[in-house]
Amino acid sequence: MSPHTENPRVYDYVVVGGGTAGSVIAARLTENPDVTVAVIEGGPSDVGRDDVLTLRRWTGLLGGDLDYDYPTTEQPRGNSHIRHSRARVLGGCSSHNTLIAFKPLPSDWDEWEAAGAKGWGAVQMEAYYARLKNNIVPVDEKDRNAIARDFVDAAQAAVGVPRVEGFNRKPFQEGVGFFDLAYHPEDNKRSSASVAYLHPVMDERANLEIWLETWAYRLELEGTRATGVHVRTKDGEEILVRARGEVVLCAGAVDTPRLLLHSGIGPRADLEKLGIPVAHDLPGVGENLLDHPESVIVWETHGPIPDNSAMDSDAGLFVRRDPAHPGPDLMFHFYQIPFTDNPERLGYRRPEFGVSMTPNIPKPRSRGRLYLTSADPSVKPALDFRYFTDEDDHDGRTLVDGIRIARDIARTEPLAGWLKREVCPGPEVTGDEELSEYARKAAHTVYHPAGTCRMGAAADPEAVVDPELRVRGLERLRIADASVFPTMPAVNPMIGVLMVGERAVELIAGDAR
Ligand SMILES: Cc1cc2nc3c(=O)[nH]c(=O)nc-3n(C[C@H](O)[C@H](O)[C@H](O)COP(=O)(O)OP(=O)(O)OC[C@H]3O[C@@H](n4cnc5c(N)ncnc54)[C@H](O)[C@@H]3O)c2cc1C
Repeated sequence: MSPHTENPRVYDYVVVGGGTAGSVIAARLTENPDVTVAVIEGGPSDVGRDDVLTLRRWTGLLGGDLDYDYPTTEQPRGNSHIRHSRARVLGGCSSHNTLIAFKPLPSDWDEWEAAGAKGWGAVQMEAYYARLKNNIVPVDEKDRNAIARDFVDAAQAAVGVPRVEGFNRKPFQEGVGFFDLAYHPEDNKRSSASVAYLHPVMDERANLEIWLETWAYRLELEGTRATGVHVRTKDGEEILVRARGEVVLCAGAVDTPRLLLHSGIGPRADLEKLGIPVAHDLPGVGENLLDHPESVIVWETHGPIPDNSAMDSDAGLFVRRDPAHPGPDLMFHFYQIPFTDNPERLGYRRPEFGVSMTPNIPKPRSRGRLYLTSADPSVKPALDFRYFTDEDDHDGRTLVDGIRIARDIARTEPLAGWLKREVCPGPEVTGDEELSEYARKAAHTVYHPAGTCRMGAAADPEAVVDPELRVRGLERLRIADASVFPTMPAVNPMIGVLMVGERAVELIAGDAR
């Protein structure tokens, strides 16, 4: 017997991942002083870290030492060079991201319910939004850059969509405006999951222990029951952290299925091929890999742009091309910087001053897959998004439409006066096929992987969790993070993840009672 199994640490709940959903769950469960919780977090604390807590410094975190930085597999119809940033720090991706805050649309939740997630419809989910502790406010007046304001005016005129002030006030199908953000405008500090939920309580609650820089590499199962998590601390010590009540996985859409697979929970044939002993054959683990892919169109401006901003992408546009579609079917972020990382690989050059529009696909139809390539838990999993592989090319066509609409906006005042020339794809690129080729090869991710442990009806053999978020066929093991999304919301997903966290707390507490 190894030393750690002689003296395991025991808590009521072990939460794996102190990220977006994990922070909510840990803070809420420990409101009851009789409940003990351990959070196993792979990264360090965000407390006192200006580089993390200052929202506008977000690009500095990409690819750095607080980023797990996952590659994609070869994408024959897309961009094989995309790096998926996933945060390795308390607060998870809410400590890394741009904190654009959209309550999922009613049609998004209703789609989940129709996909078998009973009890997750729009009417039931509304209450969880009201519970969120994050400071969700519109981009502050002082942060509204002149060129972003002119983008809003030009988009309204060119596309004929309503101007929206407060996207979360009521459901919308189209519109342009400044976003709501989870931030504190007075000092540009994040209102991430960790800031809003953990910082106020983490030093005070004796019943909450956060294990920082500690990696969960395997679940401990006794028969069909999850009883703990094997972790490796920063110092390399291996410890079994036991749960009297439940283990709750909140490691995100990449690392939750990765941990399940390394614990022998997943598609039998895949596990056997790698020599991982099968603990529970669950075919859906790693399937249904979703994302919001985007492309980019960049303009050089006549000169420098005023410097004020919340995080350099403060406004956006939603379009509904198909009037029968329940909600928007094309979205744009407007960047007041020239976002040329991917186009540069295709030979384009970054202008000194410029702006970008990034059309994305709110409801992508391509579905990918995450799988292991090694039984070694330290080897990153393979992420095959199968970008732009849907049968009728809905995804590729959406980006082509996006570039055309972006050009219409750029031709319209008051934005037109700022713009000197289109840098990429360039005005000479006009045909459907050429535009599609550019859009797919210069594609990027909006950093929204989801769906790899999707929720579904208890009898659905491809579902990984049931509508109570319990892993099918196992006991005392739940998942609550972006991996449970059955389908992608049309909007940026972080608020949806926080709401999953709030609902998970209720489900866990309900079962404990
Ligand atoms: C650059 C970027 C910009 C984005 N912008 C926005 C935006 O503006 N608006 C929006 O709505 N969404 C945005 N997103 C997406 C959004 O942030 C994520 O969908 C959401 O935060 C995911 O939450 P989660 O709880 O599923 O996972 P995470 O928040 O990633 O949490 C997972 C946590 O688990 C930890 N962990 C993982 N594996 C292990 C392990 N084995 N052991 C221990 N700990 C582990 C990680 O360190 C992390 O803290 C963005 C994402 C990124 C990366």
